[in-house]
Amino acid sequence: MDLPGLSSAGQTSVTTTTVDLRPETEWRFEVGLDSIVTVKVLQGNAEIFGTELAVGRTYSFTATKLSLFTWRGCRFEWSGDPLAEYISEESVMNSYANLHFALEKVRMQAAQKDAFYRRDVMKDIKNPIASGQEGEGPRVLIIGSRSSGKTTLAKILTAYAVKMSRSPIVVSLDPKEGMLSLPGTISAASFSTMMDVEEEESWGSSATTGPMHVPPKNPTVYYFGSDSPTDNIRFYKSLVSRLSLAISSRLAMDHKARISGCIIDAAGIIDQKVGYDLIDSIVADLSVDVVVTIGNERLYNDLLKRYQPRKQITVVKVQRSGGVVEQDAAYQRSIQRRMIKQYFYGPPKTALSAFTITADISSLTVYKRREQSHLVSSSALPIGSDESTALLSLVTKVEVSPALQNAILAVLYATAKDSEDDIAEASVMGFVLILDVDETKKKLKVLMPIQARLPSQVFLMGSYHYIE
Ligand SMILES: Nc1ncnc2c1ncn2[C@@H]1O[C@H](COP(=O)(O)OP(=O)(O)OP(=O)(O)O)[C@@H](O)[C@H]1O
Repeated sequence: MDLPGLSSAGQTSVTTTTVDLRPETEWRFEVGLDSIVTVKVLQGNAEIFGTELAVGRTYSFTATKLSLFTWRGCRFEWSGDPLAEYISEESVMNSYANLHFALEKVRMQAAQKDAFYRRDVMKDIKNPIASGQEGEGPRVLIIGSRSSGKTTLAKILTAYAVKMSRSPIVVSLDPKEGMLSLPGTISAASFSTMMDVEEEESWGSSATTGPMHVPPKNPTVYYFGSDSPTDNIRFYKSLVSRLSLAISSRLAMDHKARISGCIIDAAGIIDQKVGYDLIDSIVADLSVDVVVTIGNERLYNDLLKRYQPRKQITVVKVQRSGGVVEQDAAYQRSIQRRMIKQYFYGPPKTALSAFTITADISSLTVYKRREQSHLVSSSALPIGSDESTALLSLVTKVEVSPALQNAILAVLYATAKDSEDDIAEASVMGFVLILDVDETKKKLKVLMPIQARLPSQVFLMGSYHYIE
């Protein structure tokens, strides 16, 4: 019998399902934007993209597509309302683990300062890795078509390297993903601690997102300002070059990172001429010595022809996992919205309050990148044409007006006295959101993730806006 006011009608009971997962199989699940699935490992070992889950701890997941994999078998329970869930016996984790161990051998040899080509250490992979400058770990570039599992493989290789006490530099060159930062950025960070698997992006959290279970990482970030490198290839390449300089100086100072090498997650543009040209310039800028292609025979063979003659670059291929889920544009947008919201207000589990400040319009200098069509390389100009077009800087000033309302601005490490060329190469300190521009009072309202004065006067605007 129900007590008055405590009727059980309308209550939803939580059903828990217990699953025994056989060795080397995975449980794949998708969670919608507004639902939660909890998972608790009861016994055995289980990992999500390389990061091991603690036995007995309940993990909560929202807006994500993941796989729980076990090497030796495990029992776990889950509850909630997944969009899809199933067990797959066809895991590609074995080949990913082989790749990890091959890279690990190169790191071991780097640690021993073995200067010779390491042709014999990649027996399990089609082409052995012949990589590494003296005393340097492998610099691995992961490429494949869109939704081929590039980021997932980067996470797995990073998690396994960290498990072996390495500190690889993880480089995200996919602006739409905004690793450890906001969408529109490319970034690099040293990983020496485990990732937070509950984070939607599961790269963990950056220093701006409040208190975390896992120590935050401090990435070096550059703001590209939109989703696809093809939106402005010259600006993109220029930022990749800047990022590579930052990585080189980090590697020069940090012995452990140098031995561990780099894991580079590329954007998924490979099908066009511009894609191969971009791969070439990334390989050159970041001194890549291992190119991993995922599940694309043509790409693998094209790159083999391109790079095989250069003995110091190894091209390997790995299978695409059947679990990789295509992310449509609408889904990607909602994930980006969540990332922006979390940047200012913190993740749900540690909800923070953002801070609004009022500033004088005159105290801000705002730039945006110049349109691609205005940026012609001098070699592409017809003979006799005005070379000044080729010399235009990559950014241009924007007037602070109501058009900036709801715009996300990157706060740059720059001063108002810097030249446009310097501004175009400046890295990012953080982000602010313009809430309101009052032209009559010459004031604007700015949302910041922390309580502080505006840390810089120079901002870069991209194509991202946010409205609550
Ligand atoms: N084995 C798996 N089981 C379930 N989901 C998976 C599996 N592998 C990857 N996914 C999911 O599939 C989605 C796409 O994977 P991922 O982001 O790694 O692809 P990508 O190639 O980097 O995509 P993009 O080209 O858009 O950058 C992600 O949500 C990821 O979590």
